[in-house]
Amino acid sequence: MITMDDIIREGHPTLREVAKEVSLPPTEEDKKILNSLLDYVKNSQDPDTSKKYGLRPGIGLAAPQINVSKRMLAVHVKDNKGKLYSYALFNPKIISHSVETAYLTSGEGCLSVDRAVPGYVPRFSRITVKGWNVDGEEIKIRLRGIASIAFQHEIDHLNGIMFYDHIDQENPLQPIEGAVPID
Ligand SMILES: O=C(O)C[C@@H](Cc1ccccc1)[C@H](O)SCc1ccccc1
Ligand code: NI
Repeated sequence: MITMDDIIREGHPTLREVAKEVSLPPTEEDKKILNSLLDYVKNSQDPDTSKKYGLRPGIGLAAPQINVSKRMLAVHVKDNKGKLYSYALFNPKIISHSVETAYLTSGEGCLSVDRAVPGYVPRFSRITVKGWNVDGEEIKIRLRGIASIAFQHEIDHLNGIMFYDHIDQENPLQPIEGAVPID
């Protein structure tokens, strides 16, 4: 299982690489890695397991964060209506997005960043993502709200982008004009 010891931290060069496409159909090894990403996110949200293994809670994780520079991610999060978004994808791609932008009023954090970085992170409000699941089947998902933000955060990791790259350092806590605040 993945623990915090497996998660690389800012400064590690892999976090700034553009990760490579996964060859499909996936190998057993790539399937194991993809499943382990989703297992981490679920484990990190379980009070007993996260306490027992010292896991920092997360709603997403990307393969580069465990020093695997391949295009794989997992997201496991409920929206404010209680709808669960639980996905583990190979080669995810944003195929369309809203013009409208949004941001978390709490700002963002990252399992690979051991410090608080205040500031609003502009994201697309809604996105449509295409990817391949662990069985190599193509799936297409429309996302909004926290799930949309989480996918964008994780897809950034596949492109060597950290959340704070998006923050306006001159006015980090200036509400983003025209963007929808998400509490
Ligand atoms: O480091 C990661 O990729 C996991 C991130 C994912 C994430 C950060 C900000 C916004 C959306 C997703 C976080 O550690 S998950 C922690 C967290 C928990 C609840 C809400 C937002 C972030
Ligand atoms: Ni992150």
